[in-house]
Amino acid sequence: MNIARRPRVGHIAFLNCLPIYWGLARTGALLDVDLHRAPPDELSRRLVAGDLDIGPITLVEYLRHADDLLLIPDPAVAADGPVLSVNLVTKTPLADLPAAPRVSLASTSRTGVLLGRMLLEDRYGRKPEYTVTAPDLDSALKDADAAVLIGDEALRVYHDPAGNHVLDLAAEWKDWTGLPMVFAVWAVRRDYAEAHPGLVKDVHLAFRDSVQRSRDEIDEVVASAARWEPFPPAALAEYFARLQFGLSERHLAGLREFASRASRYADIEPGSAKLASRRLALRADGPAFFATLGEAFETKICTEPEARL
Ligand SMILES: C=C(O[C@@H]1C=C(C(=O)O)C=C[C@H]1O)C(=O)O
Repeated sequence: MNIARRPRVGHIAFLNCLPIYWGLARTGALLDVDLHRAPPDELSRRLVAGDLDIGPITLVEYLRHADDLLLIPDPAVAADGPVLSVNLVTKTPLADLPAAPRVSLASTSRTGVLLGRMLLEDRYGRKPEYTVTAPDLDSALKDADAAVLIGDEALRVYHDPAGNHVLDLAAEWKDWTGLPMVFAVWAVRRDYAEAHPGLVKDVHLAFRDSVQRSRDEIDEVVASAARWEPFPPAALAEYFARLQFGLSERHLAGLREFASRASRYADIEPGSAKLASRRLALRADGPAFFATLGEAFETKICTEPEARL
């Protein structure tokens, strides 16, 4: 008998993903996936390497590897304005930052740090010298004037800056471009989707159901997180309200704008950003977003249930 293995699904080890995975436990869908919890840089690396099948990938890595991956329309990690947890933390007010500041980039981040670089260089006119450091405030600011931090540590610093100045990079992006910022998308490896379209569909629907459940049960999600996280319920409620987990047309416009700006940086291939951008333009076309991905097997993901054991 051909025993199918469960899809290997990534789980970002940050609070921002709690509302995305909350409902998987409630519905029992958690039992149908092989869940791997890790920081986003690690999950992105594993998905690209083929050690994971489906899951979150930081936007920059999705853009770099769009040829091997298919975008799943939701969930995502995004914000239309302040996100609270992707921050440029400076020792002095931004205006007093030197012309060539030493800036630390959190090792767990790919998209937040690129957004920080764009803003520092293209918006604030600085020529920083960058170092990648451990993703905590003390390591990051030890030998630097400023640091880009993400995730729970960035949220902690937002609430307790310890004399530093905190600039919310999603708010800055919105101010700069008028658009939402997409930090992470969910994607499936193209080879996995070809082999198991039905499973991909199941996982996608399980996530969709999960996010809906956590919206319906948000007070419980907050109360439960407040029991083990170092944030009071009001701070968690505010954070979960800021985070957005779907990709609307405006989010896709934000994503395309980021992709086209990112292509000016040396470590993003202009071609891949353009390609991803073009594909997204196609995918954003109309309500049947997911069903019109343009290739036969991609359509199968939405329509064909896979025989289950
Ligand atoms: C909003 C966030 O988005 C994250 C930012 C990422 C990045 O900068 O590469 C990766 C995954 C997301 O979880 C956050 O972590 O606070």
